[in-house]
Amino acid sequence: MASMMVDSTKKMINRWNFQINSDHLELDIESEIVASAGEIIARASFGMDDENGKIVFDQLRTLQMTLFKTNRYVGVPFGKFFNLKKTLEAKKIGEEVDKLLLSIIESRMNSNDKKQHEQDLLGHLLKENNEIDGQTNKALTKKELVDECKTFFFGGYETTSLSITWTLLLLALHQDWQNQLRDEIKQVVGNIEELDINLLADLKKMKWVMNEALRLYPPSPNVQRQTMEDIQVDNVKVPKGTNIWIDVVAMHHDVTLWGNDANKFKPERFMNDANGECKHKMGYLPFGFGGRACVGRNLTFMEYKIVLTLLLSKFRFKLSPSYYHSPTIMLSLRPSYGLPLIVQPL
Ligand code: HEM
Repeated sequence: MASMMVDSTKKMINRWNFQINSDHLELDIESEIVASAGEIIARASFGMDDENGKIVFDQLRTLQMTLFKTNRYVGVPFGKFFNLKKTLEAKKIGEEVDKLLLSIIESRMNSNDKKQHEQDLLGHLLKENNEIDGQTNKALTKKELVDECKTFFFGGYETTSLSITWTLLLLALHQDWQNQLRDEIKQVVGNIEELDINLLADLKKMKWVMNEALRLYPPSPNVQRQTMEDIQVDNVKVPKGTNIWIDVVAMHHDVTLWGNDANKFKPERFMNDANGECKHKMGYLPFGFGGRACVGRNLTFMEYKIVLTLLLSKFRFKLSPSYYHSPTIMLSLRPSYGLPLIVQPL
């Protein structure tokens, strides 16, 4: 999987090099990173070739935008009738995505060459499913397999690409940290042409920067839960069955938890504490918490480190004057108008 990530990132770097015809290039980094991360997750999840991957990817993205316009009323009685046109549109796109994924799953199930696909997530899922079926008859149905694929695809590509996008914004604003990371890469990784993935674990400052970017701009801006019974929070009684949205963005910027410099980019908060010296142990939740916490965080760490290592070794990033800072919540926390950066080859 790591080599797939290296391949896709190198492809993006080659594309940029090809476009640079003076000493710099202005690019919308958000769409570049999203496209590359989409390719990685399509290949890692389903071993998809670029064409099929792109179709599912584009449809899921449209679905996401459409869903956002309807799902603000989740939990509100009759909420889906508030924006009936969008609800029907989302339903139609959803059915098309399901059909495409189902055809991929069925062709895999019928393929004689199962070994070829055992490396990707769907391959693992189908193999496990066969074994479970043999033993207990409790295998996932095709519909459940389609849902699992969608969860990985949805959960996996945009969150990771946004964490890289926001990091590049912060590094463009903080050239000192950009230099520190470049120095660390030279010391720890050395030759990036023959990237040794095992060395990436020692990129400590990069990990602090990632944690700080996830604090300031958490790609998943809220975590949802439903109360299983009546609960009492201070003097508020929350009845059983209430949908609760935990506002992670607000929590990550709360001065009572982080101090007066809560809004400042200070990666060294994470130097000696994985919780960034937050005053409450539940105050830092970029990956959620408990039994439903994110299952993909290790995959994200790997992709984040590979992409940043390769990009920072090849380019310097500066903010473009055309950047307009307007983070917005569209299910995930994203820049409203992309991220134009000036990219200079080193
Ligand atoms: C920076 C990257 C990521 C962030 C910020 C993130 C964040 C989250 C959050 C906040 C949750 C909900 C946790 C909760 O309710 O307590 C979650 C769940 C989940 N994530 Fe991620 N995620 C990231 C990357 C990934 C990747 C790369 C994958 C897989 C390829 C993934 C797969 C999932 C899945 C399957 C769940 C549902 C887990 C469950 O309900 O049991 N995530 N993620």
